[in-house]
Amino acid sequence: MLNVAVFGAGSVGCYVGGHLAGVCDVTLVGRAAAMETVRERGLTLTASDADELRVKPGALRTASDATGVRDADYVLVTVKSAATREAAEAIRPHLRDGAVIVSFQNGLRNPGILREALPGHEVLTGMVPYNVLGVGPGTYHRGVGGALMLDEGAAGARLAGALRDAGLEAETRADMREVQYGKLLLNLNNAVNALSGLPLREQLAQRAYRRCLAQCQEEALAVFRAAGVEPAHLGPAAPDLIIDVLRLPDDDYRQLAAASLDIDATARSSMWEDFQRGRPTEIDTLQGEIVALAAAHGLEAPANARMTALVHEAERAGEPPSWPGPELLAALTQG
Ligand SMILES: NC(=O)C1=CN([C@@H]2O[C@H](COP(=O)(O)OP(=O)(O)OC[C@H]3O[C@@H](n4cnc5c(N)ncnc54)[C@H](OP(=O)(O)O)[C@@H]3O)[C@@H](O)[C@H]2O)C=CC1
Ligand SMILES: CC(C)(CO)C(=O)C(=O)O
Repeated sequence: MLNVAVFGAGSVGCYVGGHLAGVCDVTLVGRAAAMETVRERGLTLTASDADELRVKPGALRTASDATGVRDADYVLVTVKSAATREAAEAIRPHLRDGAVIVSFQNGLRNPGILREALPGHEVLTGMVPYNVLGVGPGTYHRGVGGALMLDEGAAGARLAGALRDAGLEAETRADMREVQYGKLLLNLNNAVNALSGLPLREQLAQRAYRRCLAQCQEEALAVFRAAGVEPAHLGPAAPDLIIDVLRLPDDDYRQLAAASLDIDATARSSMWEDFQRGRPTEIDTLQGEIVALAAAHGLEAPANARMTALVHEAERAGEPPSWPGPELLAALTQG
């Protein structure tokens, strides 16, 4: 049986780790209070397209420090991007020889940070396509579907097999770098969603918010072209076609892109949850990454820069924001 540790057991970590507990020997490593809850109640994992999964207390181990990774064949890293380097430093002394590290995080740089800090260990790039929200003590809800993705090769194939055995969709891919860029394009909606304060379905149904996203994605695509990167197509069509569709009036959008609105009514971006909890967001690794890439190629990405600034302002304000769409669009498009 594979031994798997999850380092940073929050929304993604508990959802994936909780499923794996049915087929692997799992240790969740997370904050003491969160792990206490798992020890007392176990986990309840829900989704509108799947049966509820109850993971009994005792079906997995918990730890609140990095010693919890010491027996692991695989360590799934699921901390927020700003915590990746610290996570790598914490686990390094405790890893067994041959332990494989998997970054199931958003952003472009986490696998590189892990590789640099953990020489001698294979590091796989992973991608989580769906949103998972903590909705109660020990209870996590997945709002949309999709397959987890990770690097191809023997280590990736073995973990993907375990994930599938655990009832999760999972596939290995040869183009995970392009997948990361494709996912970054989608994650540019995290800030729009978080600033709107609305569930994803309501936010995406409103043209002004979609135009904010389209503006950020258009700049990102120009920057990717300059960088020589072709993002993987993770949506129903090529990214530039999706941008045109995002800009359509609401009725046309609803007809053409019905599937994009077929989302659980409660689903929100992970950045929305950060605002609710008063935590720093990942904006610097999302829109901030586009701004940095643009600068590196002598370009500008003004909408992404303004979005980054607005999110930082909202972090400082300490109150979950609720920007109306037209005002957010005006703030992005007017100097
Ligand atoms: N949630 C989602 O829907 C999705 C998230 N993602 C990505 O997945 C990654 C994880 O996101 P998510 O699961 O939402 O994040 P969470 O914040 O819910 O989970 C991370 C957990 O790790 C804890 N943690 C951080 N550092 C340590 C440490 N040194 N020791 C123990 N625990 C630690 C955090 O505690 P604390 O908060 O106290 O630091 C937090 O509880 C991110 O990159 C995100 O962008 C991708 C797709 C969807
Ligand atoms: C799945 C998605 C795109 C949902 O918004 C996400 O990655 C996130 O919330 O961080």
